[in-house]
Amino acid sequence: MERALSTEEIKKERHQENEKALRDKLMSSSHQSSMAMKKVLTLVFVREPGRILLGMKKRGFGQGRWNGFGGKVEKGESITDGAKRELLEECGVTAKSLNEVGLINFEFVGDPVILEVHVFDTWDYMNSPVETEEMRPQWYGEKEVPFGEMWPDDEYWFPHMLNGKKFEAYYKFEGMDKILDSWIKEKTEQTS
Ligand SMILES: COc1nc(N)nc2c1ncn2[C@H]1C[C@H](O)[C@@H](COP(=O)(O)OP(=O)(O)OP(=O)(O)O)O1
Repeated sequence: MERALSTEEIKKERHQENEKALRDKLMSSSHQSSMAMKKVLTLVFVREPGRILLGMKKRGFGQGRWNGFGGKVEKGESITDGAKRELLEECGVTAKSLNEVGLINFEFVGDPVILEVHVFDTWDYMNSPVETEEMRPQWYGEKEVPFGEMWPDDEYWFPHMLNGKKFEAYYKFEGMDKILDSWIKEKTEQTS
């Protein structure tokens, strides 16, 4: 007789199925007109002991939500160069070095574009944050992060980042507020 699967085993199976579905969707992209495409973006968090810099997005995608600083990686630019450029453009901070923290794939129902967001943090930077046309920066205590005014996925992966753990995650959204499906896995390597 087959034994019942444990909760952990069910979670693992679901995670593997989700990963496979995402892989299949991307691999079929070159053959279909309703194809899945990837857009590569960055997201950077400036850190200091006990606090983290967030920015209120003043326009465009994610307007009205606190987030890190980042955006699309440009043609011919490396992902880390793109991350540093967006950080400087959006809040005047120059990162001397960046730590890779996480990789998140976002899917939106009805949209063939998968957002591949590379998450970084930096403890090593120059210049005080300034408000720009795109972002209003503000420091938050690590225990006062305003999840109610952020993208809904953030509350699931922020704890990993704040604890210095690398992670990979996937979120499937319906609209801008509802998560239909997700997985997250911690990588063994630590960020700092
Ligand atoms: C869907 O869930 C998301 N959660 C979080 N925390 N962050 C997200 C999510 N989706 C996208 N992001 C991040 C990734 C980027 O840092 C920004 C979006 O960048 P944007 O579209 O503003 O890119 P720019 O190149 O700056 O755009 P412009 O063409 O307007 O300059 O949000």
